[in-house]
Amino acid sequence: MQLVISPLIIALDYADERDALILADQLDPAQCRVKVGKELFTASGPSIVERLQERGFDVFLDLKFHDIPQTVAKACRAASRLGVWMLNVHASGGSAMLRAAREAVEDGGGTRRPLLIAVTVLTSMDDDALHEVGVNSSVVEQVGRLATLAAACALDGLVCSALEADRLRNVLPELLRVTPGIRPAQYAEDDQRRIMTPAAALAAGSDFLVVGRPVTAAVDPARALGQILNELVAKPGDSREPG
Ligand SMILES: O=c1ccn([C@@H]2O[C@H](COP(=O)(O)O)[C@@H](O)[C@H]2O)c(=O)[nH]1
Repeated sequence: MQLVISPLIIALDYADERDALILADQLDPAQCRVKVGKELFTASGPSIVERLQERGFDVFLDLKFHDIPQTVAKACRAASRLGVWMLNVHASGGSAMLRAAREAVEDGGGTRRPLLIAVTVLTSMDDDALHEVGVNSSVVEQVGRLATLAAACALDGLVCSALEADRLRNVLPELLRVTPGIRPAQYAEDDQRRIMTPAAALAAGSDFLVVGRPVTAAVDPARALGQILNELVAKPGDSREPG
């Protein structure tokens, strides 16, 4: 088994398997894990997971299951059988759904039990976006509420932004903190709203940093990944988190 010491997870957000593998072949499985999300999995199916595993990558299957408990449990069992390293569900599906997912990965029939993590509040959302969908709490409060629920249901970790990582590290240290919304200094925010630089995110308590466009849209993705890794071993510098 590949020993990966890097906290980086590269989001392979591509429309087809071919483009995803072209990028994967420029990456080193010792330097990062990879994430297969809704676009790539819908286009390519389970074979993309197999192709990436053959190349030595740990795969995070980011399908964010959110449905009735039985449906989510069956989806989690199917994902476990693919041998993925990590998979996720939405914490807002509630405790019955989270417990069903947790039981499903326990006896999922894969070669190893995948890590099961819960999405709290998407990093594309700010307080206003949350209020728009009827949640009259701040992002920080809602992330805390859903994190407590995930912990009570024995999940392994959370998807949150790096802005919440420090607080979660203090109150729920047993949960892994997986943080998208990672943006090197000067890089565009895009559709992300809660962002932080790689070094600042690591210093703030992120266990794994999910990085997509800053690497995949780079002219030289391997170089972009190398620059982020260099930033992580250097002293945390510029951070883009608000005040
Ligand atoms: O709250 C969330 C949950 C998942 N994501 C996913 O992470 C990557 C981020 O890509 P970038 O190009 O670095 O913005 C993407 O696959 C999302 O689906 C997230 O951003 N926020």
